[in-house]
Amino acid sequence: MDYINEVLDMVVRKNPAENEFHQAVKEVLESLRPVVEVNEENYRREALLERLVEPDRQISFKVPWVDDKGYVQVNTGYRIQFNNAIGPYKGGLRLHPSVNRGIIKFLGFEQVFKNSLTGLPIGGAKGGSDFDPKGKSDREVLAFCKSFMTELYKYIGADTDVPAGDIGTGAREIGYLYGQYKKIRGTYEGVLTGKGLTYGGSLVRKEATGYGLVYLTEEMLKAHGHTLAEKIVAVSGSGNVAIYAVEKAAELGARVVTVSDSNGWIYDEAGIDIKALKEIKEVKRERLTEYLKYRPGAIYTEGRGVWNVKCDIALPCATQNELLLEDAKNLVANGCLAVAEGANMPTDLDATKYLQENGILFAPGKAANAGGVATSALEMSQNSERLSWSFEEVDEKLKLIMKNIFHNMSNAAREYNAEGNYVLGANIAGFLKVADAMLAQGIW
Ligand SMILES: NC(=O)C1=CN([C@@H]2O[C@H](COP(=O)(O)OP(=O)(O)OC[C@H]3O[C@@H](n4cnc5c(N)ncnc54)[C@H](O)[C@@H]3O)[C@@H](O)[C@H]2O)C=CC1
Ligand SMILES: O=C(O)CCC(=O)C(=O)O
Repeated sequence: MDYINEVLDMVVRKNPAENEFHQAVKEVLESLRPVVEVNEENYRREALLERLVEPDRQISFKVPWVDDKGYVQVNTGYRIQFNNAIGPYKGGLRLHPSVNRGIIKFLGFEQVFKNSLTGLPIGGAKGGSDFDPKGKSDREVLAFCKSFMTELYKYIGADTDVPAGDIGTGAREIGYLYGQYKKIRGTYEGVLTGKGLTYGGSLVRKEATGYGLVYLTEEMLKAHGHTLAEKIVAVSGSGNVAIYAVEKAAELGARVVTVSDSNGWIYDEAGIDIKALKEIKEVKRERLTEYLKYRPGAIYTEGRGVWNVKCDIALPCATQNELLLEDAKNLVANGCLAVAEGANMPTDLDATKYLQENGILFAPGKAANAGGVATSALEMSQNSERLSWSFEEVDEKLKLIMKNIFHNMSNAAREYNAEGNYVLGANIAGFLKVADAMLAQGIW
């Protein structure tokens, strides 16, 4: 059996029932074939791939907290520190009932390559809990965050591991977590990113993942003779990534016609009203059905359906495995030009293959959504020098980072005889830096 298949088999055997983790590892390792073939002897001797797929550390812990009725609730907390070959562990915290070890492991694994692609010195990690902030009072969220940080603080620090937001972890949660860390440790340090602007946060971090996604999409379109101007864009999700992808795409002249949440989706032919969307989701934390009060001409449909809409560009920004083979077929049949992933692994392996085989430009999440973590690294730099950069300065840096990511993955694909295969290009470009650093540092 070849080396890659041996490692894939081992991952499935050693991590039973962790389907999302198997999926993420399969996608990466399959695209590393051209690199592994020429380095196989060395990589085998060094057990490089075996070390790459095994997290450095997997922490899980009990998170008890008291609800508003006086009852004790218990959740499970996770922090998976995957690989710190190129910098301190870095990656978000997901708060969602679907969270389990396998999901956090897939996200941490992806983060290793994404963070490498940013060109900045950050290793990969992810964490979170099966706690659901939806429908909880502020006091309940505070109680959870305090309990979560009371255990997590032991493993993190500005130079060891710097968590941030992800699904369900926004400005409110980061604030509560930071307050508790500061109280326990007694230090004022850049231990989290996505912080509020009054206590060490960076301008543009809130917008960065969505804006970065659109900057990379524009660069990819330009390389193929197109631009976003006047394109019809379908976006899924209506959280942090989706909101700022909608905003920037509209600013660049596109018409974004859809957004969704876990219950249903909106079609607004005239273009999503970004002010209304922010009011509903960021201020009032309401369901998307509320959108119809602001835009009576829009249509709300229960369930899935965003990818059935005719569009030029599709930006999946909700969650993993939300764009499946049937959806890919609909996009192709409707003349879609490009898919760029705002979420982590939103497109499953069959759908990705179908899109690529049918000539759709496809930008994988670890490249396309890297603007968030890249700006987090810029927040870390500002915290270290105890300075704050202007919005324009950070935004310019973000644009440059996204441009570089596109060209690096594009060049890597060309170099390995797979021009235009950005999945392969991103995986190889991300891997090479991490592999080099791992080999240089001996066995650890
Ligand atoms: N926030 C960030 O900076 C980054 C986030 N990401 C990824 O982007 C995706 C979205 O994250 P955020 O916007 O931060 O989270 P969020 O919590 O702000 O929003 C998540 C959105 O997805 C929707 N959603 C969740 N599950 C869904 C489902 N099963 N079907 C349809 N919609 C669903 C939610 O209703 C919500 O609108 C995730 O995959 C996350 O890992 C990636 C890079 C950075
Ligand atoms: O900003 C960060 O550190 C994390 C962002 C994140 O979780 C991601 O890139 O998926």
